[in-house]
Amino acid sequence: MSVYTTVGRAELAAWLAPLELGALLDHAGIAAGMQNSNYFVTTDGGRFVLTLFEATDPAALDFYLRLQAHLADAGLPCPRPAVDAAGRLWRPLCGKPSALLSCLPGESVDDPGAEHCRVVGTTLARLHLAAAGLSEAPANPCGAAWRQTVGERLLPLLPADEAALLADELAFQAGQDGSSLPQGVIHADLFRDNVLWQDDARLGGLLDFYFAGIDAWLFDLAVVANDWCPDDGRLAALVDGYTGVRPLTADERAAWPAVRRAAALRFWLLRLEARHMPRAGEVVTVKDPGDFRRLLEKFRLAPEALPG
Ligand SMILES: Nc1ncnc2c1ncn2[C@@H]1O[C@H](COP(=O)(O)OP(=O)(O)OP(=O)(O)O)[C@@H](O)[C@H]1O
Ligand SMILES: N[C@@H](CCO)C(=O)O
Repeated sequence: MSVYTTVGRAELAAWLAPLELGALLDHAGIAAGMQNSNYFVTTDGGRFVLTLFEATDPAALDFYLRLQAHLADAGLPCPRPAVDAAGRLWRPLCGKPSALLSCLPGESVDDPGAEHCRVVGTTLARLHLAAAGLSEAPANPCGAAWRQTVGERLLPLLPADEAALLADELAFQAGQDGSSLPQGVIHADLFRDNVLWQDDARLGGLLDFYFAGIDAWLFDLAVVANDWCPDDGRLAALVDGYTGVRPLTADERAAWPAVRRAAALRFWLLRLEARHMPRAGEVVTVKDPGDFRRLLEKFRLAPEALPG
């Protein structure tokens, strides 16, 4: 379910007018996605994606849209927000902050090969370096402080064995010092469903920058590794692609096992939060928190060194 707000043709046509993209020909809701309402929109000027942000703070939205425009300028295949003559990247539609972005080609893949992972690694490193030039970037909203706060709120809601695991992991993570790890703007959610591919392993687009913010670059690589690389061969390809653009420091190599755990913890908590503490009015499509609990347990039992 991803269309929470229904947009009528006349109100959409009026909203589109300042963008000067020609007459509205068609608009249709997009079924994928969980957080926002998305539509494919076709005008005389081309095909676009309209997003109505259901619960995004407008100041954060300014940053997310500036980031995508900046990365698109740098040659990364990111959606480019349409801008009106006054320089606005979003305006209200049906009472929700809304933006029109370029529609990127391709489909996501569920079972990526080593070449997909290599390309994602290369692209992630390019994204990190390109985003470094962006001014006034906020911190990752779901960084270490968020993990501790949400983790502690969830503890009383979990069965005893899960609460014990979570309490122990929170204590372990609280003892980590990430201050020596190189930092910058990270995507923070570059899962397989947020990357589009055209035939074989040709990159079509990167989507969904709505968790982005400043954090350790290594954390972003761990988020990607946890979703894309269930085996060593694909992890080696991902890391090889990444380090071909930005070599890792000795501190990053040493921190990898703990940061991989932090990345697994982040998405275990996100999914637990959606299940146990849904926001009012949220239509919850809960993905299985167990996927990330099991990954975390695996890393705690057998820390994996970084290949290469
Ligand atoms: N710029 C774009 N070009 C092509 N397709 C897009 C674009 N933006 C979104 N989509 C399509 O819409 C779907 C939903 O988008 P998105 O993942 O951003 O949803 P969401 O509800 O905002 O976020 P989430 O996946 O985190 O719940 C994507 O899976 C993709 O199919
Ligand atoms: N990628 C997240 C959803 C947030 O977009 C997950 O799989 O839990």
